[in-house]
Amino acid sequence: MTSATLYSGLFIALLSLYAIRLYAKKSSLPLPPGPPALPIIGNVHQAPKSHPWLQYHAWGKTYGPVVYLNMLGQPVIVLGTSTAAHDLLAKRGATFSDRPRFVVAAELALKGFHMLLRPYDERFRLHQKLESPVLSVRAANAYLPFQELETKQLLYDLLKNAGGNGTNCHGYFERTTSSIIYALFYGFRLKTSSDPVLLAAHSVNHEFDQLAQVGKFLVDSFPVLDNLPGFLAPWKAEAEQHWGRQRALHVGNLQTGYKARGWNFSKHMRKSLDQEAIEMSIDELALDVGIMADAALDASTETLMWFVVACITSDRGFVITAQNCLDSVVGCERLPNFQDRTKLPYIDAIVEELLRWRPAGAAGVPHYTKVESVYNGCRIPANSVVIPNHWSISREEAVYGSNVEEFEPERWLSTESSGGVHSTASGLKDLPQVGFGYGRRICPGRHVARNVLWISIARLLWAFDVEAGVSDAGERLAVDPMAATDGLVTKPLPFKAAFRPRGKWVEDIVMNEGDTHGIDFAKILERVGAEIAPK
Ligand code: HEM
Repeated sequence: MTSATLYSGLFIALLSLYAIRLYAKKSSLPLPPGPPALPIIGNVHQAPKSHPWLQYHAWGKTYGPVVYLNMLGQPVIVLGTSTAAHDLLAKRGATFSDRPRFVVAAELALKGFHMLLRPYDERFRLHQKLESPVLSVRAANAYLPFQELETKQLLYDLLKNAGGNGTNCHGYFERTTSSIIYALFYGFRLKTSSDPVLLAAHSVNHEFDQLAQVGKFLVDSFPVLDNLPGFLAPWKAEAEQHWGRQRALHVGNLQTGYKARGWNFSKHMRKSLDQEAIEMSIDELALDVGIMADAALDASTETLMWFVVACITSDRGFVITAQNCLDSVVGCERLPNFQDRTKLPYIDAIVEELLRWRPAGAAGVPHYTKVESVYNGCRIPANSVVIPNHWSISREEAVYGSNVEEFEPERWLSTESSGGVHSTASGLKDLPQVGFGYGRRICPGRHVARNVLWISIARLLWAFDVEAGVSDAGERLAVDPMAATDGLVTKPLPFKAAFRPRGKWVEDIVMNEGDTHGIDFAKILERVGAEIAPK
């Protein structure tokens, strides 16, 4: 058979599949509203080329909280309010917790082991069960001493290296968040953001992002093409090469974790498998731990970068309020720590406002449903991709007030705690929290993430007057608070910032106790292990 005959045969098969899909028996209910579609291609010609959350938001304003798009026969549902996201993705979690298929990136290149892209099946639930003891609220609390140690180091690094002029703070934030993750996951810390392990992870992730690009491989839209032999399917060899690199990175890190001193996730999860006599290959376990680590890195670092951008908005009003709170609760003789948290709801309000104002995954992570459902009198077709558009959800005026574009932590505070200093844990209003997704696929690392954001922000505000948009020579440079990268994680465009110590007392305390690399951190990890061991 020639390749021309093969391709024409396939083309006819695809057209028939499309026709079957189109005319298959459907309920008579209407689809949700959406922009007018063309025959066959649907809304493909209107698909946003970049920053899709902005176009989804504009469509939401015209068509309402549930928007229907037809992408070449693929139904896509965009959710624009927290009610719709909760109703479908959380309350109907049994149905709406799958992921769209990525044949090349997830199935061929990652052998189905990518936690974020795994289908919602029994094996996925086994991985969730395995991860949950190390990511629970209780476990996250056990990691607090380690997060205090690493953020002390962050202040020291900034004070020692940044000076009063503009510096590229991204590397310092990235070192902090990555070192916390690698220590907990694999038992080693990082001294700088150019550590070879982190650079290797960046390089593998960059390559994976290319493979996962929507529209890059025809086989992702028409999985039937995966039956072609290798010489007609060049993506197979590309995927196999990528698998070699993913495997080397994650299995290498897992083995480092096994050998490291002290407790860590790798050892804990291996032990759980042994205790429960669960069969799992080293590749599958290494990919679980490794992809979880990858998922943890960028979003926390970029949320801290957005915090620095926020510091130049609202005439810095929130900075002054936060520093007044910190001065009154903590004073000038020690660093803020987690024990201060119940008295500092204003810092929690800053964290929630950051996640709302600039959700690190602005377009959310797509879910998928294999079965047809009905919502608000409309039909959600089987095999729909369902996108919780964080950008719209975080801008609901009926929920957050009319000034949604402003960075205003006060919107999270109850009247009782509006002074920002509070003596109980009930400091925040019951507004819907945004940024970590929904239902059974909600981010399992959210407790760890919120804690690292809290302690980093409390300490940065206690120590420094932070100013984004400052050159090496100290001149003011404009930073556009709306300018962001495209992609799964939404990052501010590169800028430099100044970190000016608020007083001599900052330098005394930070220079005295901030260099932590000589500390035996394996002992801290041992204590963590003892705390989260099953009682
Ligand atoms: C500010 C920091 C973070 C943000 C904004 C964030 C956000 C998200 C979002 C939006 C999702 C998809 C949820 C959905 O599909 O509905 C997700 C999934 C995930 N996150 Fe996070 N995340 C953060 C930090 C972390 C950390 C620290 C960890 C681990 C320690 C982590 C591990 C994961 C994993 C394993 C998934 C996949 C869950 C699944 O598909 O079932 N994340 N995250």
